[in-house]
Amino acid sequence: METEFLYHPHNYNRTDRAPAVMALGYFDGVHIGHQTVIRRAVEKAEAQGVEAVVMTFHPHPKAVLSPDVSEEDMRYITPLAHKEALIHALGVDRLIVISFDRTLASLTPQAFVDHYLLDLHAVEVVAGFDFSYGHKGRGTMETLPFHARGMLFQETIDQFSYDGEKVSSTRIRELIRDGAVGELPPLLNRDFSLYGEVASGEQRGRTIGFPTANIYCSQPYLLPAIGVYAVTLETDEARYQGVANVGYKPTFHSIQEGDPTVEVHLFDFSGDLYGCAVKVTWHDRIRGEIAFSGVEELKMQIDEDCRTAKAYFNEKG
Ligand SMILES: Cc1cc2nc3c(=O)[nH]c(=O)nc-3n(C[C@H](O)[C@H](O)[C@H](O)COP(=O)(O)O)c2cc1C
Ligand SMILES: Nc1ncnc2c1ncn2[C@@H]1O[C@H](COP(=O)(O)OP(=O)(O)OP(=O)(O)O)[C@@H](O)[C@H]1O
Repeated sequence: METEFLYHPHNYNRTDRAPAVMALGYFDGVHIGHQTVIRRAVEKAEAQGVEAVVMTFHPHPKAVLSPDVSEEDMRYITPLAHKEALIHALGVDRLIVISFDRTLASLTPQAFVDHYLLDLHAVEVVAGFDFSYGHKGRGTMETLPFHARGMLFQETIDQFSYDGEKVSSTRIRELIRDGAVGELPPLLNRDFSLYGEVASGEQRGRTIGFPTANIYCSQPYLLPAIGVYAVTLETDEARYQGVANVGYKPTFHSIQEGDPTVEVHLFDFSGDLYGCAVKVTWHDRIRGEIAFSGVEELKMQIDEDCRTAKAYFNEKG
């Protein structure tokens, strides 16, 4: 799959580009609803012998338009590189990432269709029932035939629901913020994971009998709520079960500011993971983080956390 970044205004004309079926949306999380939209576009592109394209935007419109969220503060279920890998795995030929800024946001629905669908040679558009485009999202799948003037086919995908409610990035973000990681797999159609690298920590873990791999994420992931989780950690070579703490270690630090740390204690592992690229998968929440009055209490609690996580993995099989 090729990834192409486009900045407004681009200079392409329809004749410069290969014809494409385009799936449109932001697609944070590439959840099961997004997968339905993208798979349908791939299927249609194959049937017509044209390119299967996903058109997305970056950064998130909220980071550009909302006064309370800056681009630096923006956190994603799947930051761009992760989103790209998931979209690639769905069989897409090209991912077009349109740089989202105030100029792009202020395009009229007609200008969006002209410059980003027709000029980029979309022959068909696939999007969900609630996709919107153009200034203030005024363009919808209902207005698309009018703006496209007969130059496009379109297919609207019905709402994909789970437990009677729309599967959406917003719903998934709320569950992550609540730490409800066990509820995510049916919505994502995969486990909830992040990619990072093992960095060195304060080296205290080994002295208390629970060495931990500190996970550094160069991509802006939305982390699950502060607390302790049953997790698996994968390297290129192996997969381990363990327990993770997302937090500020209040037993040792009185100030809780900045990003929390993510550290993982692995079962049945002794060795060095420093510098390793890893995937952390969040399976179940165990508890919140506690300010213990001493190291002994903390050790007893982590020991219990390990037993809780092992029981979870045994039951899960
Ligand atoms: C499973 C697990 C649970 C933890 N729970 C807490 C906690 O409730 N409160 C706390 O202050 N620190 C908690 N920690 C963090 C430990 O304090 C930390 O691992 C230790 O201080 C080592 O830190 P270092 O790797 O930065 O040296 C937990 C760590 C793990 C692995
Ligand atoms: N549950 C769903 N069923 C069908 N289509 C969906 C569903 N969720 C999103 N889509 C479609 O997928 C594309 C990407 O949607 P978008 O990125 O806005 O996701 P979202 O999950 O609705 O996010 P948000 O919660 O931020 O509104 C759009 O075309 C949208 O209409």
